[in-house]
Amino acid sequence: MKNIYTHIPGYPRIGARRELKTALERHWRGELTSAELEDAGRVLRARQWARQRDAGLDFVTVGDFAFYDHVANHIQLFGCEPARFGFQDEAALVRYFTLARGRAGAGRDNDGGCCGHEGHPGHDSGSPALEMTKWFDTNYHYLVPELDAGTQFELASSRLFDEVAEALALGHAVKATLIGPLTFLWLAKATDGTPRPDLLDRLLPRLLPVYGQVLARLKEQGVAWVQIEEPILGLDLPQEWRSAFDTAYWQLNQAGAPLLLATYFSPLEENLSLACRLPVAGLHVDGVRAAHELVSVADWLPVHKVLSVGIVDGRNIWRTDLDAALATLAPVLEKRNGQLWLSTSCSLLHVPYTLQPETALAPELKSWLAFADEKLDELAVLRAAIERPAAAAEALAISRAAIAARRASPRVHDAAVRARLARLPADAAQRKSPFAERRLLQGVKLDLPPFPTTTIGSFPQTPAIRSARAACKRGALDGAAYEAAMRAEIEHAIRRQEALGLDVLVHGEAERNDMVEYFGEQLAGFAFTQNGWVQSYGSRCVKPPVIWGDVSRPAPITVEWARYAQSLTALPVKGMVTGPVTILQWSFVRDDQPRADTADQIALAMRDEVDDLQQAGIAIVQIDEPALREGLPLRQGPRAGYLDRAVRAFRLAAAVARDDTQIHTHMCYAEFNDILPQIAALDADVITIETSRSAMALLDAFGNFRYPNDIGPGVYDIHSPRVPDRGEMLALLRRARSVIPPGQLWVNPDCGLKTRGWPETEAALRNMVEAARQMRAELAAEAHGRDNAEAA
Ligand SMILES: Nc1nc2c(c(=O)[nH]1)N[C@@H](CNc1ccc(C(=O)N[C@@H](CCC(=O)N[C@@H](CCC(=O)N[C@@H](CCC(=O)O)C(=O)O)C(=O)O)C(=O)O)cc1)CN2
Ligand code: MET
Ligand SMILES: [Zn+2]
Repeated sequence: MKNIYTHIPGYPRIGARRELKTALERHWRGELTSAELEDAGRVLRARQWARQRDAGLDFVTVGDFAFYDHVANHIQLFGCEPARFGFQDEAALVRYFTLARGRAGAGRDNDGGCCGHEGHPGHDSGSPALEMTKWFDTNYHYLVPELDAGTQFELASSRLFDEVAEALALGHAVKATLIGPLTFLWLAKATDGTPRPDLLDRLLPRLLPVYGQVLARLKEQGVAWVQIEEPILGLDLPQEWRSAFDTAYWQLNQAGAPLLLATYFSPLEENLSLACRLPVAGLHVDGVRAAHELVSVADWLPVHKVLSVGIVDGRNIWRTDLDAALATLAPVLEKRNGQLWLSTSCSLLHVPYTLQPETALAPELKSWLAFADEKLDELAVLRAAIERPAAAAEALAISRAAIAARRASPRVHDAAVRARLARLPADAAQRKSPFAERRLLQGVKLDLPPFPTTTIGSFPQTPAIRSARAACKRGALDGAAYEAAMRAEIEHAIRRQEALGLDVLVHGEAERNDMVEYFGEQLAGFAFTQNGWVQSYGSRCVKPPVIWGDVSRPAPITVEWARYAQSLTALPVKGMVTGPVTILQWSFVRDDQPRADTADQIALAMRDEVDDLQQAGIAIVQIDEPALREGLPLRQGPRAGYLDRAVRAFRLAAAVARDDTQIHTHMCYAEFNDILPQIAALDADVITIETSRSAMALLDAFGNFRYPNDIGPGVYDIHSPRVPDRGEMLALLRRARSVIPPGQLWVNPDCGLKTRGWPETEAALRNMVEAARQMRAELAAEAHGRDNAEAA
């Protein structure tokens, strides 16, 4: 009997050359039929299964593929598409993309969005898409199931079984994967206000029989294993959710399919013994983020059950230190009598495909990395090292040399960066004067009207901009011509903003491929890939930069663009930088020092940029931090420490501003209510914040909390081409005024406009400016009324 098996929880799906993105966007444009799209999916799946088999894995994983999102696949599998879509006899794939992208006439389009979440509920006849939200602490967005007390489930899609049949027909040993019932319900939202415990009470008994049918069918098909993912076991769960696991898994076990319960991203802690005693055939745990629990798990898990250890990091791109991994595994192997499954910590969805086409990476750095395919190879080496050490010796030696080289590399360390951090003055993260004093100075300098209008930074990234950049990369357009093209875009953006009557202008970010990658490309200590795409949602991808060494800023990054934009106009142009926490969160971060230390280094680099911007005559600088909330640890315990360091990093970047330089920040993921004190502690002079998802409910929280500084609640959703009218925005602003003093209020959209087109952008901003003018008129009338009353 074999002792060591290897598998992975999941593989990326967008395609090594983004084939799925291309196919999807062609399908949505009507250039590819459903059948052709299905073919493209089949080709990708066949390729990824072959890759898993060729790498020596014992099972291929089936069910990790999705045309848009795997949670959405489960919505169709369980037959719980929301009634509000009013589906009749549309084909499954048509319904699927309607759930994901909405239906014209209202709402938003999820593939046009920048921040990827819900806008205003439809004001007209169409159907807004399902809300998107972050998958745990990743930059991947899933579609949120909409349930209510009356939801019924039924086995409604054969897609999973078809894919299993496809893999079996190709001769693979199959491990199917499903999101578990508790995690599925946890990720859903109640649309009828049913409290979560009640939703669990009512819906779990209805959902379990459908899981039973799915499992029975998979078993009948002949899958070797069913992986059932319950990552919520890594959260601080309310007691009723913990108890529900016992009942649920007792029932699921009746189907007779061998279940591998999979957890990831977070330690099990108080759920450890629960996870170990559930009636399943095996347990997968995250051996990277919860390495300290491995021995306990090995102890608690009955020996007849399979233990799968995710020892290779699925969330980062560093080559595994195989000696360290083997040392970690040794006591586990001993306790398990040599029987073990080896795996990546989580699905490889969160890392790029392969290093192979990365010809521009420095060879030394490249030898330190492992993307998805290289991680599969690492699993094979680990297995060999345990089973037949002699056969693995050469591979281990290569790996060992790379790890040693990385550890010893002088290029990773920059003494100047460390010295600068070490001798920072005690007040480096503190603005010179309190907000009340700064605001007076800024008021005099900027001379803005009440309810000043502005935007969040980006204007449409038109096909012309993207193709100029692509041409420049190919060498078909020289640097000077590219720069001239971007300057023309900036001038265009400035002129349009002037014509619209906005008060604080932006340069529009035409020159940026992405708000993080762009800075990564120009900071020392960062590397960037040519093809290291990771799915963010639907067809949208990002190329996270790699932070491999101490970070510094060799030269100013945004200053010339900002200076040019300011030279075109008498109105203030807001400088635009990405904050240290967001740059950290949306990059692959070095694992040889605490993340907070890397954040501090980035903060100093951005501090220099902020300083250079103010020296260049830029009076307002925005430091974007949309990922501050996303980086919050999944468990309560480490949250306070994270928030402390995150706030400090932001303040390090911002505090270089003179009193009369106005610092803005921007955040666009809701659920800020629990971190308001920390948002206030950022001490930005102005925060522009996404509010449309919560229809200004967030504002009540800001109002109750008495948020001390200025605030621009987004008055319209940018995820849709729909143009909101003046009245709608006025209603939101009046509502905002009722909870926030008028002197503190700014007027702006929810987020940047890079994924929008110019026509709807201009129309919406025109209405927004009119709404602000109306607010000013009302304010003036009130003041006039007061004067008259006093005179009488
Ligand atoms: N890093 C990051 N994370 C984020 C966000 C964000 O803005 N950045 N926003 C939130 C939502 N996530 C998003 C993620 C991606 C995109 C997005 O638009 N991505 C683009 C790629 C953006 C990019 O890097 N563009 C490059 C490369 C563009 C490209 O693909 N060019 C073509 C060629 C085009 C041509 O020839 O015309 C090619 O290389 O094949 C550029 O502009 O230079 C896409 O997938 O389409 C939007 C939102 C949360 N997380
Ligand atoms: C995801 S937040 C985006 C902020 C950025 N300044 C923009 O306007 O695009
Ligand atoms: Zn935003």
